[in-house]
Amino acid sequence: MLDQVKGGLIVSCQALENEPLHSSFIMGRMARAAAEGGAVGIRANTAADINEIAQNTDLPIIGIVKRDYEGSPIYITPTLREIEELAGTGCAMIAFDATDRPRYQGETLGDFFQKARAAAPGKLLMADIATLEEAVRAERLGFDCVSTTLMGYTAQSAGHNIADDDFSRLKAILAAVHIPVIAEGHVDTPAKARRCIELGAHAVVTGGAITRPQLITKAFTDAIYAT
Ligand SMILES: CC(=O)N[C@H](C=O)[C@@H](O)[C@H](O)[C@H](O)COP(=O)(O)O
Repeated sequence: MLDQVKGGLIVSCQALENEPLHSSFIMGRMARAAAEGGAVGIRANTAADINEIAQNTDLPIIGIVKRDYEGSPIYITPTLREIEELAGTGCAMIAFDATDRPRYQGETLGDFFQKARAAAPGKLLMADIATLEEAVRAERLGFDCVSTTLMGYTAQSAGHNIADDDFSRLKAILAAVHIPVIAEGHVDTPAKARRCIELGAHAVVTGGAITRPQLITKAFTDAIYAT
């Protein structure tokens, strides 16, 4: 799967319960549109959406399940329950939070990684990270790739954007780890996506700028009404 997506665009097709496009049917059609536009892969949330997307495209899917748990800020595939839900789908890769934040019931990332490997045989494992240190640790633990998904979304990385200073944080991660690095999060223009690939990112994941029309609309209205 990693060979298949090399140098290309993966489109994240997600709409949570509180979003206007929340619907597996719509995510399936979003994935079909992404395929028509030349995407090489899809990132999707929940087994239901993944199954629908698999009916609509042959593209490899990165699966996640977002779920909140009491006492932990981690919500991207946080426990074994979500890994098991994804193991039962046709997704090629499972992504989960690999940040340095407290996990549900105090579990360590290392322990969770081992359990995930055992519970999802045949699936690649992607580390969703926010910092350079987390990327290095993910490689050491044995993840198949890292993705910069959570950069800017954790206390440690607050205010960071992958594109800052000509992608300096992405460059530092690329220089430090040897497993494939996927550029994800705030890659919201074609020019940024191209730059990530030029710098050596294995692939780019773009979500909101393609599949969240409420955000796309807001960019237009903000510009029109700016004072
Ligand atoms: C932080 C978080 O929960 N990110 C999620 C991860 O799956 C998605 O909501 C994002 O859309 C995805 O990472 C792509 O990023 P962007 O939408 O910025 O292109």
